[in-house]
Amino acid sequence: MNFSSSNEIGRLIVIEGGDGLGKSTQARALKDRLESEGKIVKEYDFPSKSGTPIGRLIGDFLMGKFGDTSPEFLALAFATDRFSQRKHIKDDLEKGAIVVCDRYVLSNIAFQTAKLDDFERGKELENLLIWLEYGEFALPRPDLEIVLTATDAYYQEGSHLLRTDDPKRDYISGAADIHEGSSSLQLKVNSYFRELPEAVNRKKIAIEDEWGIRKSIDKLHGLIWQVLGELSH
Ligand SMILES: Nc1ncnc2c1ncn2[C@@H]1O[C@H](COP(=O)(O)OP(=O)(O)OP(=O)(O)O)[C@@H](O)[C@H]1O
Ligand SMILES: Cc1cn([C@H]2C[C@H](O)[C@@H](COP(=O)(O)O)O2)c(=O)[nH]c1=O
Repeated sequence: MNFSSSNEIGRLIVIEGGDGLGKSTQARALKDRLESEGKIVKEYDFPSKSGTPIGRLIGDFLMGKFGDTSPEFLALAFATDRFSQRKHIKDDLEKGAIVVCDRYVLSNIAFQTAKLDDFERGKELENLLIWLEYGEFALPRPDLEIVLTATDAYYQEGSHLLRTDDPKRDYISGAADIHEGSSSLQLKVNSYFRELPEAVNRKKIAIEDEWGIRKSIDKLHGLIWQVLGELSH
């Protein structure tokens, strides 16, 4: 893995996108593939699901325990959760590991600004999060953001809610959380990701083919692997 990086030795790869698009599945497949090639890989999943106090607080919010919460203040909780893992991520990168994150800063911007109808307020929140998370908190910047996208129909049909049992969802008791339960939020977030410009280190991958049929797990993994290959040349 030799694509250019702002990180010293390791590489930070982030899988992003709306809820229930297969991010965790792809993060795991990528980790397995990289490990089978002899790489050291560390995986992080945000918000933290390992029972940290801040991860539990966020889980409580997602379960609806706090009712309406201002997007600005909620975004600070997600940012603090990531900050709590910063040292571990930095250490992993310094040791040369490939760090694969299931969600990162972009999720905070996408979900929390999507709740704001006022465009200017959304822009202010986006700028605040970039300043806070990459500036003040000095989180490492991703070397590659893979953004999964879907059609509106995917969310209108509730496909994001169909899932097999996932032990990582224990922090919200496996139930659909308040983000997942809001189809208007999901549609806004999904269109945010769909409209996001691509860049050298940001690639979008549609989870459905041109006929609206969901691509297989292996097919999507192949597309992600191809992106990594293209960046390495
Ligand atoms: N390409 C695919 N085709 C069919 N089912 C899939 C595919 N990818 C993942 N799934 C299934 O969809 C469900 C959601 O997948 P996953 O947990 O990976 O999504 P996610 O984007 O990480 O979800 P969340 O946003 O809630 O964290 C799981 O039951 C998973 O097995
Ligand atoms: C990291 C992060 C996440 N969110 C949102 C995105 C989801 O709706 C939930 C929980 O994430 P999961 O991967 O589905 O468990 O939280 C957010 O708003 N801000 C963030 O930084």
